Amino acid sequence: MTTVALKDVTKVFPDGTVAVDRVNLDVEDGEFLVLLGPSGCGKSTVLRMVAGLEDPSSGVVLLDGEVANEIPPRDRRIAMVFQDFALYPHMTVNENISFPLRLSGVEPAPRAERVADVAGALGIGELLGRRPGQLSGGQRQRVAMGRAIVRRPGLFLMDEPLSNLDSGLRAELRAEISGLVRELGVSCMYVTHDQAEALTMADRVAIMRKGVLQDVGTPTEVYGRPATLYVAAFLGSPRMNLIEASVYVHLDRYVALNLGEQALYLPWDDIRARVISHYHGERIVIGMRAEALTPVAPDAPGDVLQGRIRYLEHHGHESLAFVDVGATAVIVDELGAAAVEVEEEPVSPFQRLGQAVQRLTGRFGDRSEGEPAGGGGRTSVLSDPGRHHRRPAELAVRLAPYPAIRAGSALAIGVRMDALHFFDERGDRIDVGWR
Ligand SMILES: Nc1ncnc2c1ncn2[C@@H]1O[C@H](COP(=O)(O)OP(=O)(O)OP(=O)(O)O)[C@@H](O)[C@H]1O
Repeated sequence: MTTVALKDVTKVFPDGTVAVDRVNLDVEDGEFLVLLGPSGCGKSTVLRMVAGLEDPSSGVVLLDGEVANEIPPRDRRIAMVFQDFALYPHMTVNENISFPLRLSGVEPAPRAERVADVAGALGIGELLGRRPGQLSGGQRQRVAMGRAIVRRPGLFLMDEPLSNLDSGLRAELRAEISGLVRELGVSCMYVTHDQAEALTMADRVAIMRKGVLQDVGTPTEVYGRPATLYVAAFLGSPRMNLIEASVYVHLDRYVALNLGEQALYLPWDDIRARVISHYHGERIVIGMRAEALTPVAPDAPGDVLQGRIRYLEHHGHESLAFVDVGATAVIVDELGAAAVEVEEEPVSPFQRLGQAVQRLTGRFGDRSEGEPAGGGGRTSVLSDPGRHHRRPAELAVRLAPYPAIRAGSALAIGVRMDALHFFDERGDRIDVGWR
């Protein structure tokens, strides 16, 4: 089956939009690769370049190891399935599925055999005589799949094929499509903005943001060890809790992660302590998924944060408590999250003096103001101490369904230190050599 390789592929549209920015990506033989990202991040453009519908501005697309930039779309052994699967309304299901075979001159007898095979595999054998208008949305999508499969392509390109369907049908077809594609052994690139679809269907997930590839890995890798803050925040529900911490190294003893009113401690023999110690006197981002946090008794020993429940959310199978522990939230934009209100705190003369001293002593690093660490045009994700804005974090903690606890109550939270994620102020993962 067809393999795909994108080498430094960039697409700049005539109006100057950089839709895809130096993407390197491989799809192996028979692999199901999902391209995931929010609307406008460049997923469809990548797919269209692989299909030959769009030319890269620079870089090369390789199909089966051969440069394909000059190969016309019809010669690429590729089948595409889109969101708005345009079936021919005046043709029956049978005629719709067999259409590509008729175009390529396959005789009627083998044509009928292949259509019957494909329709059987898709469970639409009974519907061959109907027209698209007489089918449900799910059935129409199966016919569209049938029309793609029947040509025996080496590669499927699917662009949000399920997004027009209701959620029950989506879940059903999700399993069917990934099962069928694997059975056929055909390589597949599948575009979606739905993380559940990506994590359940993919062999590997490639996450994009603003044309740039952020991370590629198995669902377990990208969820469990995300390469960037963006990937960490994008994957998972509830979203990963992201808070600021100031790093203080007590040599040979521990690294203190000050969260504001409280601190967490990494023992010096923790392998991550050495790497994080390079950020002594600076701020970093700590990521903690809800599964890293457990309610504990108020006087429980160990790594515990004391907080107060701001509000509760009941989801039937579980409840979520959103807990203020006096920490500052890190907000990752473009996630479609509701804007978080910025809380202006009164600044006392002492605080102003403190800020001035911090700047002079370089507590927040010795970079000039406004210059991001490491350059590269990326800005800091941390709050601006000069403006003294604080975005209070509300840590999502899982509780049993409908707990006997109310908003406003105190809650002690046990923290699984081994499940924490650390990012620098530009959003890159700190513990290198981690995957
Ligand atoms: N022909 C074009 N001319 C100019 N800009 C374009 C063109 N086609 C796409 N773009 C822009 O390129 C960027 C990437 O678009 P693309 O369709 O690849 O994103 P996407 O991730 O697939 O989004 P969606 O999920 O909404 O389809 C967007 O900013 C889009 O507006």
